[in-house]
Amino acid sequence: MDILKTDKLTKIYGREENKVEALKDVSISVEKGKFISVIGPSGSGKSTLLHCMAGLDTPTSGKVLLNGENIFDLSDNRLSVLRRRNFGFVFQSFNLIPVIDIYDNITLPVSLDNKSIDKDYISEIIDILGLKDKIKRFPNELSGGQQQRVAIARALSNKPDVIFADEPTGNLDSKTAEEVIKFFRICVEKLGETIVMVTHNEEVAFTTDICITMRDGEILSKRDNGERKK
Ligand SMILES: Nc1ncnc2c1ncn2[C@@H]1O[C@H](COP(=O)(O)OP(=O)(O)OP(=O)(O)O)[C@@H](O)[C@H]1O
Repeated sequence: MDILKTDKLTKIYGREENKVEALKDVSISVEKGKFISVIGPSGSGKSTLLHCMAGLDTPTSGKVLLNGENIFDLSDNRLSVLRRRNFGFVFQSFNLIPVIDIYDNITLPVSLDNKSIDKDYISEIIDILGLKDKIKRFPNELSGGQQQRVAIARALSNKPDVIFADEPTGNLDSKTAEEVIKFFRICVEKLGETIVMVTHNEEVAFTTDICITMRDGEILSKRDNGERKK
């Protein structure tokens, strides 16, 4: 089942001689429960695509359909609620809140939504991400890899439809990067999550289910890695 689709997504920055067509009529579909990577040279439109799909940026034209509904038909308020409830985010620079402990960082999206915390589910994701002995610590007491695992747990806390990750291993050494990717994989296998990840790392992209290659604002190829990833 396709959970997310883009329909002729176009994004133009600037005007006249400064005009940049960052996305040109991009139509792709994201199947539920898949780990998808987006690769391509610098400036090919990867981050613009991810930001538009996640409703963080508005396309010049085209649609982003979540479960069949165009997210850009929503008011700004409804869109920000949708982002908080239906999407999870993991960025290159962890973006944890330094003054609250790890448990409160993980549950922040739920608290922001004034919802009660599903303690069993939160314990499960803390367990899956190997963070049980860290929940009373503060972000600056953790290594980069551990902080990124907290960011993944935070992204999972609202049981999102899709997790968007923009260069999540960009600040990590290769061994730690591999470990973080392994945790993303576990989220897909154990929790049935859907992940869309931008990466520069071809080796990392090779381990995902589907690899989308971008060039000059267009999709050059969509490759199913099938059994090769294992
Ligand atoms: N806010 C902006 N204003 C003007 N041009 C922009 C803006 N954001 C991106 N662009 C341009 O749009 C194009 C696509 O940029 P984008 O950041 O999506 O590429 P990318 O593939 O993610 O690159 P990188 O791998 O370097 O992060 C580039 O030519 C970039 O210069």
